[in-house]
Amino acid sequence: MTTETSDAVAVQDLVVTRARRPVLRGLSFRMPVGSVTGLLGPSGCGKTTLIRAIVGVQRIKSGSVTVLGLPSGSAALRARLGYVTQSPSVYDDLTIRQNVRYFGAVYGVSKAAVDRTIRDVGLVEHADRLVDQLSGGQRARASLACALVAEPDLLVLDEPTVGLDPLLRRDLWDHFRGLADAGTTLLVSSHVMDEADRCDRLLLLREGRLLADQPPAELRAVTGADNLEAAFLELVLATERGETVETVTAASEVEV
Ligand SMILES: Nc1ncnc2c1ncn2[C@@H]1O[C@H](COP(=O)(O)OP(=O)(O)OP(=O)(O)O)[C@@H](O)[C@H]1O
Repeated sequence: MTTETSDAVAVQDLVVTRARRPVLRGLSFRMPVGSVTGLLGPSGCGKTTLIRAIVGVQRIKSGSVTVLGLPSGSAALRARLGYVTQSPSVYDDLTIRQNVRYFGAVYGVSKAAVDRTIRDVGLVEHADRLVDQLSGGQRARASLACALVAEPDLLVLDEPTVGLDPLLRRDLWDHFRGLADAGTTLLVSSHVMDEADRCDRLLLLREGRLLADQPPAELRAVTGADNLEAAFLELVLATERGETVETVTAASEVEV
């Protein structure tokens, strides 16, 4: 597999061990620019480890991870990459607006951009409240706003919708789609399947291996399952039976 300029991320034969145990066991895939990729799989399968490798904070044993044409972790990527971890990383003793303004100031963004971002994550009414007075879902959205405000080229979101009600989740996914349409590439991890249909491509990870790398509709078609939960289970069972299922579609074959 070669890296193409249309790839925001290209991962080749990636192997990662943690505490001497293999966690990622030889992954290869690509994420086209302007696509939304869902990273799915059971707890402990390696999603966060893969995300860490892409954002450049994970030591890798072998293979390569190329992000926006540069090796992951390159200093030049810092301003081009937004990463929202599972635990919200915002300052408790500042308001939402102060937090977003602070992260925005690092990249020289305007006050209007700060206000727009707060609106995009549905926090206008709470903008001047201290973060330590917010609910879990509000904190998560404040953290998301801090990553969005700099308008990164690649946005990596680790379980961004945990604890959010269905309406907010729908609004956020609409926003993610809008960002992708404008050229941002998104990687969104989750261990729930119901949001996966909003993605252009899905990476299904199990025990450090890719079980599938293709659009949701194709995944349902090749497994004969009518929902992604069932498709995932069918893939697991087929793998255990030693069967081969056609679950990789080259990124270049998929229109985004
Ligand atoms: N700091 C660490 N040191 C050693 N092993 C770790 C460390 N963090 C995670 N692991 C192990 O690496 C494996 C993958 O963990 P990872 O956090 O990547 O999974 P995940 O798919 O993101 O899980 P979850 O959905 O529960 O967040 C697990 O077996 C986990 O126990």
